Amino acid sequence: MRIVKAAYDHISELKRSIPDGHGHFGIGSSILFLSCACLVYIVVKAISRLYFHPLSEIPGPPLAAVSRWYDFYYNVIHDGAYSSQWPRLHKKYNSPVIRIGVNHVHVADESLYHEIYCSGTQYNKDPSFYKRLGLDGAILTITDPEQHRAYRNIINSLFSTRTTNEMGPIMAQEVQKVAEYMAKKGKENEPIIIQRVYRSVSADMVCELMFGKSLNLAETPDAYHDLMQSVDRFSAITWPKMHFPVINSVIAAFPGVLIDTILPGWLGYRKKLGGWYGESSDRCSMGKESDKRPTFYDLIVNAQSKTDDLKFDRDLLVDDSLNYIIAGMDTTSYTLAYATYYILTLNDVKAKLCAELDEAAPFIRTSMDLRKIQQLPYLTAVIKEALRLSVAAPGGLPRLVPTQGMEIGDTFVPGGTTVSLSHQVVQMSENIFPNPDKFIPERWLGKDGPTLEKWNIAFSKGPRQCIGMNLAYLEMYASIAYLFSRFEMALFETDESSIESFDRFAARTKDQVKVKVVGDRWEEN
Ligand code: HEM
Repeated sequence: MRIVKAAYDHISELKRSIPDGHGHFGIGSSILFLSCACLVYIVVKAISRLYFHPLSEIPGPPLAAVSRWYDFYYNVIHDGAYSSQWPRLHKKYNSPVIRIGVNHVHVADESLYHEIYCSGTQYNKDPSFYKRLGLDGAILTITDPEQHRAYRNIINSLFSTRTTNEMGPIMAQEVQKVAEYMAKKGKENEPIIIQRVYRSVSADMVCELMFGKSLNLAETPDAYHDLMQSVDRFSAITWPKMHFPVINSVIAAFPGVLIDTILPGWLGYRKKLGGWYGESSDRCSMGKESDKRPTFYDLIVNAQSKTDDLKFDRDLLVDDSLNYIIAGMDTTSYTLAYATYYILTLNDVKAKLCAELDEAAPFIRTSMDLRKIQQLPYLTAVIKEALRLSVAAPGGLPRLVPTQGMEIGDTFVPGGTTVSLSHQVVQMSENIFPNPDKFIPERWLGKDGPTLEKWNIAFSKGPRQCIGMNLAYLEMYASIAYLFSRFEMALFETDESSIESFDRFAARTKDQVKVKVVGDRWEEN
């Protein structure tokens, strides 16, 4: 800054000393001086970050150590490709810890996972990453542990095992509804974009759980609903937004007509949720209790009315609740798409799964008993393996090293450093999961199964563990049990390249998994 200030003073001095009519020479020399000053500033900054920074001993790409442009190149130009480079960089620099940003290290040592992501952790979410996601104050982006605990304590009961299990009958109806659609498509020999079916069901179910109401996307389950189009467009600017957070403010300032064009249906969904918020708020101000299970907004509005310490902004809450729907919609459907792909590609997996489901027919076909379904061992192993291999959260999930610092082998990482340990490190670890790129449900069964459980980390661990985990499990059990018990399916225009994924904070597949229903197993029996 001192250099820039010196340049500014120099220009002012020159301006004062240049006689009229000779300004062009003076301005030229000033621009030159300013450019040199900037260059010197950049070089000095780069040298200090490379050689005099507390992380300068940690190996890594020099450009990543001096600026955000290395990240920009992979994440913006190559759409979310940075996290997929980390395994290569660990190999290249032959180190379990590498410097992937100016103040950011990545650790490829699974033994440290439970130190960073565990209950009572002192490693808090890094604001320099999460605040850039936009929607400051949303549950995902809150970085202050106290504020997060206060928010989560209010709504935890809604996402508990008990409450999600009570959703069993609604879940069953939803799957049965889409199964009728799939049966019809099968008779017409029409393909089904099953990943979209899963998306529709997941969005409806989050809404049912949070508000006791459905978005009714599963009425036309494989349509490209406006909500999905908007989410896909938002997702496409994830990395530009992370680099230029001003984009969030620009979008927020767009007039309604423009938002409606760019993000179809978005305002309609906000309006709908805003209406539901209004109902809760009215109920609370009239001192009335809901005759049904309290909704997400009921819990928050009521908690807020009892204390002055809690302040939730209405618009932020509405946007945040849309985020829950999106978070649930895309991650669950992504994992289910993986499961579907592998079951339909691997004959032995399909045979074992169907044999188990055939035996379980009494509690799948007539009345779906999800408690019993959730105890089926092979189905459970298939779900865990799909969660593992799909790596739904492939990025860093960056945390701040607590003040006392962190030991990584012989390397000391000082407090305040951003540290990431990508889920890829654990979920694709050769030590924990031999042949990690193979879909092998059996690894979760037998004598080694229980010890592997601690590495079932797809939903993360600790206070920031996924709040929708129980619901996601319910959806995955119900969908796979019912659809694979009933239908003989074949992949349609889908191969390994379709499920190739990339990192947009949550992973996304390059294409959508599609199937054809080639037989109704229940009709034949
Ligand atoms: C297979 C399905 C899912 C996977 C693999 C998954 C994974 C994750 C992971 C890894 C995190 C931690 C993110 C971080 O540390 O920054 C997370 C957080 C979160 N997830 Fe999920 N998720 C899934 C389904 C759902 C569902 C169905 C919902 C809807 C209710 C949901 C809502 C959220 C929310 C709101 C957070 C932030 C929680 C907090 O910070 O307290 N997720 N999820």
